[in-house]
Amino acid sequence: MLSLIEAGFARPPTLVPFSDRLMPGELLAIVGPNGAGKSTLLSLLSGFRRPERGTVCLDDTPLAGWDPAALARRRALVAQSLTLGFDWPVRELVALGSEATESEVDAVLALLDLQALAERGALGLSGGEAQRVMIARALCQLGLGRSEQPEPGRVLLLDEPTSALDIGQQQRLLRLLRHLAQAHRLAIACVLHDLNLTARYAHRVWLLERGRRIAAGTPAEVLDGCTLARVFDAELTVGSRQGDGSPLVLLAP
Ligand SMILES: Nc1ncnc2c1ncn2[C@@H]1O[C@H](COP(=O)(O)OP(=O)(O)OP(=O)(O)O)[C@@H](O)[C@H]1O
Repeated sequence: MLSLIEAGFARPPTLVPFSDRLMPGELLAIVGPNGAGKSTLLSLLSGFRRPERGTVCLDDTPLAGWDPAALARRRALVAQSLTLGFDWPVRELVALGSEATESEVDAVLALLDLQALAERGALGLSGGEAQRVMIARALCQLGLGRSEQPEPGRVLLLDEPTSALDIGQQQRLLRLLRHLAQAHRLAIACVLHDLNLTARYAHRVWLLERGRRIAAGTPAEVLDGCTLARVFDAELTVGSRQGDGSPLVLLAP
């Protein structure tokens, strides 16, 4: 279990300290306008930046106290962009840094529908293909390709994983993440700009504004029309989706 205990940053980029947990089995969406602090929060949750206030613990141990190799098996971060100094074949890139066998890599490639690209060089991939490869690599790092149940209590953090994906790929990815969270008791936190994807697939939402988490709860609780219009400085209405009643955000013309 990943816990924030009054954790935040006093110096820019600032993050007002707060406490909460990433729950196993849950897909959490982190939303907010540009510059609100979403990536900053992911750097805190992942341990890439140490909090200047409070603590972030995995189980009961602060992230800084974890052995790096053990931590890498328990939490993975998918950053916004892929920077490569070498044209790795996709298969090797996905396995990089993990001890995954060939069949485990194949299983992860199949989850992201990447088998046809396995032998291709990563530098030649389209933006959306590269994004899926980065996600596959994180899943491999967490042991998701293994047939036996991998270590419990793993955490997957993704920064705008749908930004380069077409709508079909967005749907498949969000369905996959939701399935993985529930089937493998993974805790997943995902920065999303698309509030309708958030409403449709997230179990819980954190809304950030100017370095402060201002709301947390189910999509129906957080995605309130007045709040969203103010925070995003946008003309919009929030309706209710036929069927499941989840929020539906509509921009005014
Ligand atoms: N090293 C830094 N020093 C000072 N300010 C920074 C630094 N890095 C980021 N910031 C600022 O902190 C704020 C939060 O940045 P962050 O990248 O977390 O926002 P975000 O919510 O992820 O935005 P976006 O939706 O545009 O990706 C921004 O205003 C950014 O300009």
